[in-house]
Amino acid sequence: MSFFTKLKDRLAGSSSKIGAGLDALVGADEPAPGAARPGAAEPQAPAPQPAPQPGLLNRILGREAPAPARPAAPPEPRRELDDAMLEDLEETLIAADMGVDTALRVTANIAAGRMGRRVSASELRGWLAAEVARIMTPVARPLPLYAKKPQVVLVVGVNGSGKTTTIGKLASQFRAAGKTVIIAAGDTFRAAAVEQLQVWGQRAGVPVMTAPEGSDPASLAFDAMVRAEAEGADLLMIDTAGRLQNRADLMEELAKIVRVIRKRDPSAPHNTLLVLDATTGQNAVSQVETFRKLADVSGLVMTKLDGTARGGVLVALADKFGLPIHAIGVGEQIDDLDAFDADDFARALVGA
Ligand SMILES: Nc1nc2c(ncn2[C@@H]2O[C@H](COP(=O)(O)OP(=O)(O)OP(=O)(O)O)[C@@H](O)[C@H]2O)c(=O)[nH]1
Repeated sequence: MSFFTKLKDRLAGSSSKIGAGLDALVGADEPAPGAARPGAAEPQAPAPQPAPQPGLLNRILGREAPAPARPAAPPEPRRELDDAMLEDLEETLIAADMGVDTALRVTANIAAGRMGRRVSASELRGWLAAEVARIMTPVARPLPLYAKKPQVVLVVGVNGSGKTTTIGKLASQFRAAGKTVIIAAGDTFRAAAVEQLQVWGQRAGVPVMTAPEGSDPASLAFDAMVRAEAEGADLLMIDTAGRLQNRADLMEELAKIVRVIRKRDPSAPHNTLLVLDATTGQNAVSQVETFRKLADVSGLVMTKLDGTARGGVLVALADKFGLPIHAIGVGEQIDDLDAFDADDFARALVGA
């Protein structure tokens, strides 16, 4: 299955919410003649027609009989694009977690030059997909790879956002691309997080460096740097704790990791990835604000876009912060994480 097909499938929670919202706001005006209204009695299905028999010549030549003509689809309902409709559109986008500012901007752009026109839900879907793609295109950038060895990738984010899984998936994809990778299990306070990383490391064929429970993550990061340099590893991925409850401690912990790895390489870390969980909706916006204060975030990965109706939050993040979005996750398997593609995402999000 291509990643786009999977994305479309798994973003169904978000796209059906947006799709249903657009259908409802257009259908709220007046139905087109012959179009079914929600709640109205189903029209009688036409009696089945007997299949036409192929003629003698067609039978001799082995041709198929011509397909029976399909009954024409009823015309789509349309509604005049006016202020009331724009308000409904804004509400639909806000309900899909796009955030108020982004929803207002997107709505204004869709309205520009189209006020007074009678529009259908599919037209709206197309314009919305184009707007979303326009916002997302500048931030759709794969994780940059540098010639520098080891390239140090620091991975930050709140507990449960999908850091471990993302590191595992990225590590196995880099391995498959012929890169040598080392993982440092820097959340030394949570034995379960370390164990989970070890499982991912085994699956990916990547060594995972660990330290005794409760020990200093910075000293593990330093040892991991030394080993990665000695072995000539291409990438060192460092997991970190995500205890936002004690922000000052976490800030100090992250700053210390950065300080010690800079003793070995002043240009490290080369990437600081913030992993966000799509199911948290607008909360992801405040997580970006917080983590930008704690660390020099260079790019985002959004996980768990499957099984949520809140995928619109990624549009809000792109619009508000302009940080590169490197990858998105749509499931728990290794191949459920892929580079972020703006057009694919836009079409999948609105069901276009
Ligand atoms: N459905 C779905 N689940 C995911 C995805 N990414 C991660 N998960 C699941 O989310 C849960 C948390 O992921 P972890 O990778 O453990 O998150 P973490 O940030 O490392 O969390 P801690 O280890 O608790 O710090 C796990 O059960 C993962 O399998 C995704 O894209 N889709």
